[in-house]
Amino acid sequence: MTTTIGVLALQGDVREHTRALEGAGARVVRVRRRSELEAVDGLVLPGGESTTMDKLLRVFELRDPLRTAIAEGLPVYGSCAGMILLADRITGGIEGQQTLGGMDVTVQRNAFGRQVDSFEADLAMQGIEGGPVRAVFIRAPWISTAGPDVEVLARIPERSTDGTGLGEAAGKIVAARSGRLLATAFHPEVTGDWRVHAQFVREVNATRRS
Ligand SMILES: NC(=O)CC[C@H](N)C(=O)O
Repeated sequence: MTTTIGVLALQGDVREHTRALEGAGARVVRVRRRSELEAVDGLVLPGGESTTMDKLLRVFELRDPLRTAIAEGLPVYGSCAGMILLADRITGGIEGQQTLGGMDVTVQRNAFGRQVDSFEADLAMQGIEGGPVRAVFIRAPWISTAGPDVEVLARIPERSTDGTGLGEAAGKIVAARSGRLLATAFHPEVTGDWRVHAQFVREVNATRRS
């Protein structure tokens, strides 16, 4: 059977992730209910607004089932707001904001200052063959601390593609893996390059629940 990957469809760029996953050869379903979550082999947490997703996860009664699924080893890929949701710890969140957790990292929300609020950079990403990934950052977080079991996959380079220096952001962690969890601070789903999604689909295939 074809691998089925869910995209959490409460808020955010669900359509872009759906297209990227289909481009990478997966069957994709939208997940808004517990029964839909139970039917997927892997899940994408899209980019968007982590505070809204946090609220909606509770309204839709998905927060606890999703935390359980993560603890039981469901492969999950989170981009940007999705990365925030996967982090065990958050700084710069709004009052009462919670994450799902699972990845032993601290994310700094809206980490880039106003000057480089949104930008693009070419970065080398571990495990992604064929040259650098064009990384689109939109009011993105970065990972400020990572525990020993977290594999760093990419860091911010010195300059963005338009030559702007990235100052104190340079060297910050923006892609990581821990167990079956994958996170990027940027949005490969908007670039037309599906290599990151294809890598996630391969990982889901390799760990598929029988
Ligand atoms: N592009 C994004 O997903 C932005 C994330 C957003 N700043 C948040 O905190 O949720």
